[in-house]
Order: sequence, then structure tokens, then C-alpha cells
Amino acid sequence: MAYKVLISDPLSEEGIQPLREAENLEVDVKTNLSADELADIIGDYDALLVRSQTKVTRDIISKASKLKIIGRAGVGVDNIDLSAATEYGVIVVNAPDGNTNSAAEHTIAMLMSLARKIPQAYSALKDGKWDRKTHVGVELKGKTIGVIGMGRIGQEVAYRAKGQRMKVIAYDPFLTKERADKLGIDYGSVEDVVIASDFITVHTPLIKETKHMINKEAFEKMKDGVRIVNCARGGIIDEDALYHAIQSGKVAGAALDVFEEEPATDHRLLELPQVIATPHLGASTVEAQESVAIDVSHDVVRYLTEGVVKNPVNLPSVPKDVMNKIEPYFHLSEKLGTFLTHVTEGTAEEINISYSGELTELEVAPLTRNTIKGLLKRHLGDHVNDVNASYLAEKRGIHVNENRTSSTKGFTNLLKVEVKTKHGTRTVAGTLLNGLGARIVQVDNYSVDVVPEGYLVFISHNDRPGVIGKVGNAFAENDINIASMQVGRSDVGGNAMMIISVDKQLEKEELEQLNQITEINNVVAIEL
Ligand SMILES: NC(=O)C1=CN([C@@H]2O[C@H](COP(=O)(O)OP(=O)(O)OC[C@H]3O[C@@H](n4cnc5c(N)ncnc54)[C@H](O)[C@@H]3O)[C@@H](O)[C@H]2O)C=CC1
Ligand SMILES: O=C(O)C(=O)COP(=O)(O)O
Repeated sequence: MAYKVLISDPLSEEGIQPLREAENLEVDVKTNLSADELADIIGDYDALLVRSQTKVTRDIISKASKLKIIGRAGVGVDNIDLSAATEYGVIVVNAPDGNTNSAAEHTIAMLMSLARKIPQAYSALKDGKWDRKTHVGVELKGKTIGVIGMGRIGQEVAYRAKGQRMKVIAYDPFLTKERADKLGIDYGSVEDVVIASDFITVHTPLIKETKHMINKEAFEKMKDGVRIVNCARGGIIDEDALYHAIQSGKVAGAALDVFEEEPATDHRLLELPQVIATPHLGASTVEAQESVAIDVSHDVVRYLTEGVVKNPVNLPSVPKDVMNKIEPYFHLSEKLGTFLTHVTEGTAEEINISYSGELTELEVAPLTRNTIKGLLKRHLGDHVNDVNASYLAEKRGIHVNENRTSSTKGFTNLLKVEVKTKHGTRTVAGTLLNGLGARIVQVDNYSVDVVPEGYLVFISHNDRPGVIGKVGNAFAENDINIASMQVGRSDVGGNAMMIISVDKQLEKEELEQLNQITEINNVVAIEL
């Protein structure tokens, strides 16, 4: 059956060609949907592509029973409920690089328009007024511009501002002195930037930490006559505080491309002559739109066909070369998790995952997620995936510890998973044998050699003569073929276990028959 993709904001037609050309993909473009209309149809779709307009709320995500991926053709994902997406196992991807240049150029255009009052002069002239007195501007040369947020766009803006012969002072939690020196700019705290600047431009994401970071207190610290630019996100600047700072004369002007509530057609800031504005046009160029749509379309196709993406937002990104190295262990890690769900009694409280040998040199976080997925999937169902596995474990109060050890027990690589419940601890370890594939090599303290595949029967029993024969007879009586059998014991006459590979899943009665054997304490049928 074909995957269905919904595009709910206007995207470049050239940019979505990868979707149109992909096999097995049906693309619907339905823009300007109300929240209710989107909620009504989202259940039919496997992928949703948006810009900043569509609000992808928890309600929408909860109704999106088939949804696997949300693609944001742009940078900011504040219109998408990321926690809900993660919880429901929906991966979110964006296109972080495609609109950097356009947003930086727009910021500079706004900065110059603000300094020279171009929109106000244009508007007056269009109204038939040749007014050269009201529209006297200020120069940029020699002025200080404060850049808050020195990511992709902030850096490009700083670079261009230097081209205007401005002094640049910046703040970003990741900006180091070395980097600032290299860029030929000053750096300081938010307060340093706010105090020193004639112009302030913000380029952070809108997150808890940045919401209203430019507020009443910040305005009070600024130079009189400061000018403000926001081409990042409405809400980074407190709009009420900005309004009052302009009215009081503290702020000489503001250039705004973004607003707390969009569309912002009826906003009191727009009534102020000192405010110039555009309707969220930072990324609206032919080039940027084509680029972001191409990037996000490729990720959607890749995810639906191969399960990999380049720009994940709610999953750490794993470089391709790293992925190639860890990929062979994926199967093993999930199977170890699944094996443990069968043989563990009670609810997992702690999961300890140890990586040894060659594995210690690899980026193992994706394997940890995959192991957790294996541990949760049997009870929670197929909606458990790489996106939500860690979240679901955390939500259930399961502590997951990941560590690297030198103890390889002679294997070149060893992946050991330990699950602690109220009833005790169970351990299983596996390895990837060169040329032979995955093997389970340890269950608790017993060494075994089991292919983690197909149907297994796990028997705990007391080490007595004749048990193996009785088990063999029971299998023969029920016409069940044994492909392989592993037996281990702690000490002579003590606890022992068997792992038997069989050709089919055992029926309930067959398991009960095995349980009747006096020496047997427990029998579990495992499907891997
Ligand atoms: N107006 C428009 O159409 C467009 C707006 N944007 C917006 O521009 C903003 C920046 O985008 P990019 O540069 O691509 O993102 P980015 O992720 O490359 O840069 C954001 C920077 O903000 C920094 N940051 C985070 N918290 C901070 C804090 N508390 N104080 C100072 N800096 C902080 C980060 O360390 C990072 O370096 C985003 O909000 C994005 O949504 C992006 C493209 C177009
Ligand atoms: O990429 C971003 O963060 C933007 O703000 C661009 O938004 P848009 O795709 O033009 O609605």
C-alpha cells in the first residue's frame, strides 16, 4: 500500500519533486486547513510536511494514528509539539541550512530599512508627501550591533554587519573567546550585549530559556535610542515591553518580521510609526524555499523507505559513517531486549547495558535505544520505536544505564543487558561473530551459544540425571523437532537451564506437559 504524504503549508513545487518522484508515495497538498479540518484528515497520512503556519498540536498528533514523520521545511519547530511527537513515536525533521542565507539577508535589509526609515518614507511618498525632514535616518558605520544567538543566521548577520563597518558584540551559550576572536567580534553576556549596543538583533530559537529574554528589565539597561530587530521568533522579545519602550522614547525603532501571534494583522505595535514590519518573510525567497523543501522531502522519502534521516529534531543525529559501523549490531541489541522480556519476571526497574571490546569505540546510543525498544515492544506494542523508546522507559520510571567495560570474556565484542525487577536480576549477553552473525553467549551465569532467531524454549530446572531425556521424550511425543539444545548448570545438582531451538511455537498444552516434569521449575516459550 502506498504511503500518504500531506503538505499543509505552501511549499515550493520544485522542492517537493523528490516526493512526487518517489515510488509508493501519494502526495496531497491541502493548505489553509483549520485545526478541525486537519484533525479530521490527519489519520489517513504517514507523513506531514509543514512550514510555520500549521500548528501541529498534541491533539493533531494524537489523532494521527498512521503518522511516522513530520517534516518542517525550515528551521523553527516551535509550531510542532515535540513532546507529543516523541511520545507517539513520530520523528520530526527540519531543514536547518536551506534558509540561513535568506534569513540573514532579510535581517540586514530590515536593519538598513530601520536605520534609514525606508518603509515610512516610501509610504509617505506613495501618499503624495515629499517629506525629507521626518525621515532623517542614522548611519550604521561605527555603531555597535548586539547579536543574541550566534548560530547559523546570527553568524551570517554578524559577518554582514562587519561589512557595514559596524562593531559586533555577541552572546551565545556556545560562543567561545577563540571563536569570537576568529570572527573579529566582541563577546559578552546578554547583559553586556544589551548595555553596549546601538542596534540589537536576536537569532535564537523560541524556547523556555529565550521566551521574553528581551523584557522590561533588559530595555531599561539599553542605551537611549537603541533600535531592535527581530527576524527570529515572536516571543523572544516581550511585545508589551517593546511597545512601552518605544512609547517612552527609550527605543527609537523596531524592525519585526515575526510576532507572538501570527498572522499579526491587527497588532498595536504596527500602529507605531517607529515600527517597520514584514509578515514573516525571512525565509521567503525562491532559493530558500526550493532548498528547504528539497531537504525535507529527501528526509521523508528516506525515512519511509529506509528508516534513516539526515536532520532529526527529536532524535540525536547519527553520522552515516557511525551508523554503518553500528548497524550490524542493531539486530542483536533488539533481540537481547526481546529475549529478556520473555525470561524476566515482574516489571523492569533498572536496565544496565554494557558494551565491551570493539563496541567501546563506537557511538552506542542508538544501540541502547534499540535494546530498550526490544524490551518494551512485546508489552507496549509496535508503536514503540527509536523515537519514543527512551521516553517510554523514563515515563515508566525505568532507569537505563549505559556503560563500557573491558571484560569481553574472549569475544571481540560483547553486548550485555541486565534487567532488574522486584524479583531479581536477569542477564543476557550477545556477540557478533565474524562471518557467523549474532549469537547469545550468556544467560545469567551460564555460557551458551544460541542464534537469536525464531522459536526458543527456555527451561529452568534442577540438575538431576535424566531430565534432558524426559524433555527430549516430551518433544518427541508432540512431534516437535529440536534444532539445537544448550544446557548449563551453576554446580553439580544445583540450578540449571536449557535453551532449545525449535521449528514452531509451542502450544500451551505442550508447555504445560513440560512443566509437569518434576525437576523443571519453569518453562517459557520465546519468539525472537
Ligand atoms: N524569519 C524567518 O522567516 C526565519 C526565522 N528563523 C529563526 O531564526 C532563529 C535562528 O535560526 P538558526 O540560526 O538557523 O538556528 P541555530 O540553531 O543555528 O542558532 C540558534 C542559536 O541560538 C543559540 N541560543 C540558544 N539559546 C540561547 C540563549 N538563551 N541566548 C543566546 N543564544 C541562544 C544557540 O546556541 C544557537 O547557536 C530560529 O528561531 C529560527 O526559527 C530561521 C529562518 C527563517
Ligand atoms: O525556518 C524558520 O524558522 C522560519 O521561520 C521560516 O518560516 P516559514 O517556513 O517561512 O513559515
